[in-house]
Amino acid sequence: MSIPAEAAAAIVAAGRRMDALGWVPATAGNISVRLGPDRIAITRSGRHKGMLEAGDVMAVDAAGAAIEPGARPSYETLLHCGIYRRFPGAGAVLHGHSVANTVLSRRAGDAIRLAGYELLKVFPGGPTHETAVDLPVLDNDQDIARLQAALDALWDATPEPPPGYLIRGHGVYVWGPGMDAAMARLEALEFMLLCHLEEGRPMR
Ligand SMILES: CSCCC(=O)C(=O)COP(=O)(O)O
Ligand SMILES: [Zn+2]
Repeated sequence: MSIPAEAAAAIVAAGRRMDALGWVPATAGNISVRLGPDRIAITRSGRHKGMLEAGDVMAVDAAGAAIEPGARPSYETLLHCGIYRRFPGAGAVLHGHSVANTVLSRRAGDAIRLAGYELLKVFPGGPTHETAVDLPVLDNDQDIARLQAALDALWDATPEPPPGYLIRGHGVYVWGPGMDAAMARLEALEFMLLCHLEEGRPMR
């Protein structure tokens, strides 16, 4: 299946931006866009996200199976599928490995409370800088299906989960209705995490 040019271009541009910001070292990170009810465009596994070309983007179905026989999507494809399945409004998903999200997730308990930041306004639901967002932190797991099951259990128990989560010692997942919104949320989140890190704040 050929990927619509604008979807591939959005993924390539997002990879370059995340790389420029130092959030996707080596071949870390993965990026996707929802193409339709049963189609997702996602980065192939093992590609450097700062050097992506349109051919580094491939299609999978809603269960994460490659449309093109033999093609190898991101190892973490099931986490993207889990987001699109749970949140019908999600149109793009970004995953990165920044220093801030890695260090803070290693220190944290099961959530990091972000409170009092002006940039919380970038998150949905109209929070003001006076509200708080509890960003979930899940233990890392190489069994991605099991990790997604832990996320589904968490989301089942959380009425309005924020559009992101951390995986301990690994990285962040953030989503939005489209790539621009997902990137804005990622940038806001990384900024707040960096502030947390600079302040040396205790974790929840
Ligand atoms: C070299 S980073 C280890 C794998 C990972 O966490 C990641 O984000 C990239 O995996 P992918 O299969 O999407 O390239
Ligand atoms: Zn990763």
